[in-house]
Amino acid sequence: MNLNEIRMAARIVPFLEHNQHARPRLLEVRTEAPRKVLLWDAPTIEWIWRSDTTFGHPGSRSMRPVLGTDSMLWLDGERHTMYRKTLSPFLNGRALRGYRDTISSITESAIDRHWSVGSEVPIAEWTRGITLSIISRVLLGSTDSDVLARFSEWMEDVLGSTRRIMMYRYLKGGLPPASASLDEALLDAARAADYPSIARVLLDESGPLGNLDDREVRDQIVTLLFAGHETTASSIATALVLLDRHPKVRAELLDELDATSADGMEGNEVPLLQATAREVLRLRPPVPVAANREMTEPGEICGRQLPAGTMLSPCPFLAHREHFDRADRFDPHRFLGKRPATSEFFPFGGGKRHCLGSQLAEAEIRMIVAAVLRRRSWQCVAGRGSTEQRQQRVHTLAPAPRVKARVTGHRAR
Ligand code: HEM
Repeated sequence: MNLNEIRMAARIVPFLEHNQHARPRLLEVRTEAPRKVLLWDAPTIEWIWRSDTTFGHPGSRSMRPVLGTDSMLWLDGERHTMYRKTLSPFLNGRALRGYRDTISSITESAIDRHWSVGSEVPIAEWTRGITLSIISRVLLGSTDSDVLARFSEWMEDVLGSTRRIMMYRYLKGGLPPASASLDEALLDAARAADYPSIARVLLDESGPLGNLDDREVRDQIVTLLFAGHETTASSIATALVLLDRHPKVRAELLDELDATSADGMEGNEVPLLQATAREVLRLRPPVPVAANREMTEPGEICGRQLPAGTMLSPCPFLAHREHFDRADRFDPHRFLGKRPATSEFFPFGGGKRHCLGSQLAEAEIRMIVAAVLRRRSWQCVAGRGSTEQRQQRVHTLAPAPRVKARVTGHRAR
């Protein structure tokens, strides 16, 4: 095992920061097969997105036992295209706007329940609760709190402690799958799903995906519940921490929100909020290493000869610090009226695997941050530690569990 691989698995942020200025912009993190390199050189990233069909997409070895062998994340070819075609209409355009009331009512009731003045809200856990309920509605048409509680408990077991993750990965041969009874409960929830929902399409034998067996349905349900809540929650929680640390930006955002009744579903109605969401994704990408692309032929990458089978991993964490002026500053204005190149800013990956839920995620970030800003004032606390502390949850980063929002006041709506 390569030392870099262990360093990255144990403490990814210091590891990446330490290597920020490495040249060429290529960092070898696994030397035995499958070899793996992180990349953040813009022309190389652009080439990867452009040539995506020529790569294999094996996904994450660590997450395979969790999400299941049939997860769409590691399908390729026709089958993968069919999944994207089938699911995309549920996560974009008119369907996306149809989730406005769902996002708003789940958020408002979560604020009413947990943000009373004087209380300390564990931000990352709180946002995970909201985003899990939202994706459950999109997927299953409902929010069965018992099943979601069991799902969250399992996720905490899988992702909630770096020491446990290291033990599962390197001593026990992989992260723990769900219990058979949780799998069954998720399948039951899918079978009980209302129309229209993603679950109904997965179960429709005459639909575009044909007759899926229970395992394949289960794998997509778990994949979408996981991919659809963990990273979005992390971004919202991070936004609340950063806004606490940057009162000027928070004041400007409040001015923008006070001058409009827009709820944030449409980014162009709240340009500074939209820019803030993007700046959060730039400075603290929830998935710091975004993708795995497997070379099918040997080739030269960033001046290094690499064999077929090498895993190329575009790294937003490093790219987002490389290609922006004064990159370590939180400055949403840099995104006002600008869209950077997808080779320089790629929190959602790219190419033909670009995140299917990016529009839903950005809408959730804007709407939930807007709702909290409009209704409460808060100050972040973290015991004696820094509110910047982050927790590494396998491939994602989120504010540490000890980071809390102390609610300091109500604002009139
Ligand atoms: C801030 C929130 C999110 C971030 C940062 C994020 C990030 C990513 C990244 C980096 C990938 C891999 C892309 C690649 O390989 O090039 C991905 C894939 C994916 N994401 Fe997201 N994601 C977010 C939210 C969501 C949401 C809300 C959903 C909703 C279901 C979702 C569903 C998916 C799916 C299905 C894929 C697999 C796409 C494919 O393989 O074709 N994500 N996401």
